[in-house]
Amino acid sequence: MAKVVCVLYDDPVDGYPKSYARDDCPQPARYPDGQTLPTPKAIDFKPGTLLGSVSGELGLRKYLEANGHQLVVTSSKDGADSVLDRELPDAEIVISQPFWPAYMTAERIAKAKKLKMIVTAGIGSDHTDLQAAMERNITVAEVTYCNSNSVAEHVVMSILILVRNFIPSHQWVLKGGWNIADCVSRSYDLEAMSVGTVAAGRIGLRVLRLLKPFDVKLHYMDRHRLPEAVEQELSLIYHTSLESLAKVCDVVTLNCPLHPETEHMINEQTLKYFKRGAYLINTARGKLCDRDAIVRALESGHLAGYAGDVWFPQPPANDHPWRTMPHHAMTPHISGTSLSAQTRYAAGVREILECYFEGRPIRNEYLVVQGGQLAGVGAHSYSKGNATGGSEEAAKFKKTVA
Ligand SMILES: NC(=O)C1=CN([C@@H]2O[C@H](COP(=O)(O)OP(=O)(O)OC[C@H]3O[C@@H](n4cnc5c(N)ncnc54)[C@H](O)[C@@H]3O)[C@@H](O)[C@H]2O)C=CC1
Repeated sequence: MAKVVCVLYDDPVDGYPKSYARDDCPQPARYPDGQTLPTPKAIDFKPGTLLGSVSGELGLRKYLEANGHQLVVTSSKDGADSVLDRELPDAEIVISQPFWPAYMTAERIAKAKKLKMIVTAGIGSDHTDLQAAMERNITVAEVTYCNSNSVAEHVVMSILILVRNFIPSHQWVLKGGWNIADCVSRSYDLEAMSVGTVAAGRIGLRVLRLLKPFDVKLHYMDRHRLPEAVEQELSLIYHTSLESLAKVCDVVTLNCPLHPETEHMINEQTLKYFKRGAYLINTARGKLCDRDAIVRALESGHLAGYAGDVWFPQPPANDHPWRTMPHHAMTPHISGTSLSAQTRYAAGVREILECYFEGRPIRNEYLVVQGGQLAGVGAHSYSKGNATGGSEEAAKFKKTVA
């Protein structure tokens, strides 16, 4: 019997939904590169329901209990008296979502003597100290591709929201007023701008494809260059450095994982490469950016806007400066947890668990760490080391606002 600890975000403030806005939740047949959607033997949830909050339990309880395992579900994840810390000593598997990450630091991994696997229900396993997982021979897996396109949609939305100055204009409507000049004095067309993505993996490439019809000039950098045919199809300009990309782009979108190579890649120094009035979109990870350097760049007008949904740590402190900095279009971390995406990653977690318990190999594309080293997609996209430093600050968040 295995103990599975699953850390999920809280239910909605009005309780777990009894009904939904739509009756169905359309899904693609396959991902764009041909990868199949998750293939568990069965699922015990209705697609399109809220699975990522504590009452949704990722649809796992029936399956785990029928196989004699124990499932502990909690949203209590930060601070020494958290339920997560209490349950860790005999946990075999820990599951969490990046939206409400269980920070699996070296200290926690040391405490979890029986831990064999850490699963990210989503994409992005930087909340786990990958170095410590490698040293303890713990498998780390994520549900590759499950929400890459969901995030790409959020990126395109965020670019338009900033460039068109949507939020201040919407606020004029809410406050009962009507001042066109006020709305448009920061509003531009995206058409003809230069847009660059830092990383052109599953999300970055999708963003480039979605933006192509806007008649923008498309730029990218990545440690792996795209095939020539793709570069030609999308008329892409490849850059070998952030400096060369940022110098020519009006909009920069970050789509690389957080790992020691990319931590704080946007900082006081690298922001100097950006054009005055550039927009920066970050739906990848909060810690790719130096928090205070972003605030200063917005306050001085060097950046015209910043948008995204990722913060560090998560949840961010109630007085985190990104909540109140000028010209931002931030949301809590939601882009990859639409009901559509939850359906896919809950099924993907079930597939990973079935493989684990039945002694079958976990798909290579889901692996981040295995056998004491980076593996599968992890070897392609991450670097060794640890990016969880400072995550204990998440304990400072207080649920003061309903
Ligand atoms: N906001 C959200 O809800 C979500 C955010 N994400 C974030 O987006 C990231 C990317 O996701 P995918 O595109 O699906 O992953 P992916 O693995 O397909 O792509 C990552 C790309 O980053 C590149 N890369 C890695 N290190 C780099 C570096 N130092 N410089 C330049 N390029 C580098 C890799 O070569 C790869 O092409 C995730 O790791 C995660 O942090 C992912 C899903 C949901």
